Amino acid sequence: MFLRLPFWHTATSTMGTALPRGQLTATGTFSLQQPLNYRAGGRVEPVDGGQTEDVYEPATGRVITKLLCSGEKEVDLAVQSAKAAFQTWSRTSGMERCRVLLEAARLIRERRDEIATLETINNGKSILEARVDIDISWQCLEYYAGLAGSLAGEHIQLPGGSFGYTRREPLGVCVGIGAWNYPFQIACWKSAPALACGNAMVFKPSPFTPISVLKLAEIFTEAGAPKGLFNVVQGGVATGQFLCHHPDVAKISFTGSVPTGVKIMEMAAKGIKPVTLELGGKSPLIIFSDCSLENAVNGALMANFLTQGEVCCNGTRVFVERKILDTFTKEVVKRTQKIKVGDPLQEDTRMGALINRPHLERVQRFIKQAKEQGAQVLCGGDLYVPDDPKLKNGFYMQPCVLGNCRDDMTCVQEEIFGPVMSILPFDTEEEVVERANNTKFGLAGGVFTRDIQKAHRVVAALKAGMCFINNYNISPVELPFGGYKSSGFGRENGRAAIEYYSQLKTVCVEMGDVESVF
Ligand SMILES: NC(=O)c1ccc[n+]([C@@H]2O[C@H](COP(=O)([O-])OP(=O)(O)OC[C@H]3O[C@@H](n4cnc5c(N)ncnc54)[C@H](O)[C@@H]3O)[C@@H](O)[C@H]2O)c1
Ligand SMILES: C[N+](C)(C)CCCC=O
Repeated sequence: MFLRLPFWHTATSTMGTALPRGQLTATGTFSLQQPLNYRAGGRVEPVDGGQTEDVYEPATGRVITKLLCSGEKEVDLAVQSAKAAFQTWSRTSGMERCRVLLEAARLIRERRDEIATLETINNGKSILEARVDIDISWQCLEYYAGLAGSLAGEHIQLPGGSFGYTRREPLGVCVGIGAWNYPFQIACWKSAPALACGNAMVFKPSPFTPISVLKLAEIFTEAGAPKGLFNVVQGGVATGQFLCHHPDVAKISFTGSVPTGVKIMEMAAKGIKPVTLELGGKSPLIIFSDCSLENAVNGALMANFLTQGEVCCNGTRVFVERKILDTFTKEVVKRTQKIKVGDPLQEDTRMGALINRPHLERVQRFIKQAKEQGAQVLCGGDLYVPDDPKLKNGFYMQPCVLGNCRDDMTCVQEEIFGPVMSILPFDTEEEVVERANNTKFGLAGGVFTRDIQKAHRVVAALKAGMCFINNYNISPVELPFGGYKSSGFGRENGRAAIEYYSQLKTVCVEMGDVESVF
C-alpha cells in the first residue's frame, strides 16, 4: 500500500552507508551519553537549568538517556549564538543559502536510515514510516533551497519617474518549538523556510523526543551553515517560556496542542512577536457511497493509523453514507485487525508503540469512556503485549475501530491522538457538511467520491486548512499545510510559508525635487 504513493518512495541507494554506527540497529540496545544541546556549531551541556527528565524508547519502555533542561542563561546563550550567525547569514544571497540547504538535504538523504532508526527508537513509530518522514524532511530542504534564490520584492513605477520597490527581508532569530510525533520532520518544516529567508533559529524539541534534531544541527554545520545558525535547547515548559519571552527573539513557530498554543500566543503578544501555530485537530473524513471502496478503506486507514494514530491532521471522525455503512465498516475492521503491531524496527511491523505510558493510559481512558457513552468496540482497543520478552514493557495497543458513534460523544469531539477511529453514518451531503464543520478544530478534512463536482463542492464547504480528495495524509512539501479555527494559523510548506518567515520593506525613491507644504 505505502509504496505506490508518489511521495512514499525510497531515497536512491545511498541508504545504509551511515548505518551501523554503534548500537543503532536493534531494539533494546541503544543508549546515549552525548550532550543534547547544540550551540555555536557544536554539542554542549547546558550552563544552567539542571532539571533532568528520563527519555524513553517506547518499544521497550527503557530509559535511553537523561535530558538536562536548559535554564534562562543557556537559552540566552543559544539566542546570542543565533543572533551572531544571523549577522552574516542574512547578508548572503539567496543562491548562497540555496547551496547550503541543498547540501544539507543531500546529507539527510545519505543518512536517511541512521536518522530514521533514531526516530523509531525514540518515537516508537515503525521504521517504514520513519524513513518516509526523513524523505519528506530532505524534500522540504530541497524545496526551500529552490525558492531561496528567487525570493524577491517588486518594483512599482510612480509619477515623474519616481518609483518604489519592496525588499523581502528576514525577521531575525526565529524560535521553533516542536511536538513529539514527527520530531525530525517538524524541525525541518520550520528550519528550512526560516533559513531560506535568511533567519537564524533556536529549536526546542519535545522533551519526549530530544535526540534526532541533533543530527539536523550537525548536518547544517557540515553543509556550510555559519556556526550558530541552527541551535538546539532542551527542556519542557520552563525552557519554552524562556525562549518565548526572550527579547531578541523575532518570531515563534509552534507545533503542539491547543492549550499550549494559547499560552504561546499570550507570551508572543507581550513582545509583539508574530507566531505560527500548528495545533491539534479532530478532522472529518467523508465517505460517499459512490466512492471506490478499496481506496476509501485505504484512505481511512491512512487517516487514522499512521504513527499509532498520533497525527494532528488525522481524519478520526469517519462519516460514512448509510448505504455503504455495513460494507465499509466490515472491510475497515478486517483490515485494521490485520495491522501488524510490534517491534517498530522490524521491517514488517506496521504499527509500533505509543509515545509513553501516561499517553497510552489516556488513550485507553477515551476508549473506556466511549463504551460507557454507548459506542461499540468493533475491533482492537486493548493493550498489546508482544511475545518478544524485551518488548513486554513497551507502550503498545491494538488499533481500534468504534461503531455506533454519535456526534456528542467525547471520542467524537476530542482529539484522542491514538489509534482510534470513530465511524458515524450520514444520509445527505448537506447534513454531513454541517456535522463535519461542527467542531472547534479546523486542521484537515477529506472526501472520497467519484463525483468530481460533489468532491469540490464539499471541500469548498469544509472549514479546514488542509483538504484531501480521494486520498488522505500525504505530504507533498509543495503544498501549504496549516489550520483554521482552533487548529491554528500560519502555514508550513509551500510558497506560503515564506510569508511567515520574512517581512516586507518598502522603499520610496524620489527622482525629482521635494515639494514641501511648508
Ligand atoms: N498542526 C500540526 O502541524 C501539528 C503537528 C504535530 C502535532 N500537533 C499537535 O501537538 C499535540 C501533541 O504534541 P505535544 O503533546 O508535544 O503538545 P504540547 O503542547 O504538550 O507540547 C508541544 C511543545 O511545546 C512545549 N511546551 C509545553 N508547554 C509550553 C509552554 N507553556 N511554553 C512554551 N513551550 C511549551 C513542549 O515542551 C513541546 O516542545 C497534539 O495536539 C497534536 O495535534 C500539531
Ligand atoms: C506528515 N503528516 C502525516 C501529514 C503529518 C503532518 C504532521 C502532523 O502531525
